[in-house]
Amino acid sequence: MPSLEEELFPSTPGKFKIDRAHTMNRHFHRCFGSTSTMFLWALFLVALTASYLSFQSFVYTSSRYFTASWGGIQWEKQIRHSAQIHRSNGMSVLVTGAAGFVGSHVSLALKKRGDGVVGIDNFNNYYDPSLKRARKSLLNNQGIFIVEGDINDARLIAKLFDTVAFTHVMHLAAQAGVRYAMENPHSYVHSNIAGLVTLLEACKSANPQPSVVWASSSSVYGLNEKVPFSESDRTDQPASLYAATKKAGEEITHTYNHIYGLSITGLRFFTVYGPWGRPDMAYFSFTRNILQGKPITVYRGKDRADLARDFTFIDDIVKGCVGSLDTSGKSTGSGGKKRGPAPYRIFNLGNTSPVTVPTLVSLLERHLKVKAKRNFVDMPGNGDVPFTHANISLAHRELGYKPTTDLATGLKKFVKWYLSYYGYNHGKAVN
Ligand SMILES: O=C(O)[C@H]1O[C@H](OP(=O)(O)OP(=O)(O)OC[C@H]2O[C@@H](n3ccc(=O)[nH]c3=O)[C@H](O)[C@@H]2O)[C@H](O)[C@@H](O)[C@@H]1O
Repeated sequence: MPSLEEELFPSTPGKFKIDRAHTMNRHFHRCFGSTSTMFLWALFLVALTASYLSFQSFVYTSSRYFTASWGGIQWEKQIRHSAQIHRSNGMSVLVTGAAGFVGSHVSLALKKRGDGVVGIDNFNNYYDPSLKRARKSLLNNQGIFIVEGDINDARLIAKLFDTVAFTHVMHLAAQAGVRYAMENPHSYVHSNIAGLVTLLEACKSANPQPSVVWASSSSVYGLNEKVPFSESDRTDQPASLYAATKKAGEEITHTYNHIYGLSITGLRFFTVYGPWGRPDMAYFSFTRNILQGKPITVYRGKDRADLARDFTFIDDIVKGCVGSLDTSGKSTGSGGKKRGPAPYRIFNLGNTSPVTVPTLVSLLERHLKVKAKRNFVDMPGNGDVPFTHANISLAHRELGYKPTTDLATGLKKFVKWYLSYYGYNHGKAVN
């Protein structure tokens, strides 16, 4: 016979087992007996619920009072100041993931030309948060304020839109990394799906609605073999959960465009690299290991084929992002209602010149003047794809996107930054 607990809490969430209603009734009568006892019990329960609710609200208010890292007159003043536009026809942009690699570069570029920029970042520890803090100082020095918070915090996002009428949102906050998705799958759902929806909900309700430009990924092409990858190619064979969440993001943004009239531009970035980059990426971790005299693992594909990536330099990506903001077109909705069709666009932002991973290593050796200890390993089945190669003609036509930095030149700039940031001490980087 099922226990009372099993009866009261059905095993399938969201589905109540109606056929058990009779049994529940029986338990209920056994517990509560006569009508007067039932009345007393009901009174007791109402009093209990009321005191529980007031206690909850007390705990919530006081914890907000003691722990809130946002809110208040001074905070709002900083946000408004940071969002101020200093050129004619400029924009005020909310940049999510502003302390991240691409986010910090895009924020600086926008500020430099006179646009208003407010950043938001949760400073999580997926990689060394001190690098994110250093990027934050860089932005602060240019007058850009970064709110410390998560895009899943709907109240915070709503407050930001209440404080500033953002014309654009540059959404770059995400759980990045292809292989880490096997270790921590839920962080991808949290940031790339739940966080995206929370942000879009705020954008759709904002008055006026902003235009949204956001980071998708070259990984949506998954196991495709036809090269170069074009925007119209199939994207239904993701090789990693990361890729699947980015693909989901493309579908989710499409529905917000369709239902609410949000102007949406999705950018499929191809392995972005450069100064202030991400330490989890191969070019960065290879540099660290080569300098420390440690071996590096170089993956190889089927039949020992070299893996290749369409490595794209950060300055080119920034131009693509800014070009997307400039050409995004307006959202049409207001009060959460669509008033007409709005643009929905997707662009590849790559270099359209793939380079193999062993060649990447040789270039690093040349710039670092240190030999690498290569360890060739068969590519594990962990979400990697053998190659990427972008067709960028659409971005060229619509955004004027034209990458100008080849991998050798870009890596030289990266190595120069790396050595100035981490230092160089007899082949051992400080860190
Ligand atoms: O283009 C993209 O969409 C993606 O680009 C990168 O993903 P990935 O291309 O895998 O970049 P890396 O992690 O730097 O790897 C580059 C190449 O080096 C290889 N690799 C990586 C790590 C390693 O230890 N050894 C190694 O040979 C990988 O297999 C891959 O072929 C980013 O990490 C993703 O966040 C981004 O979305």
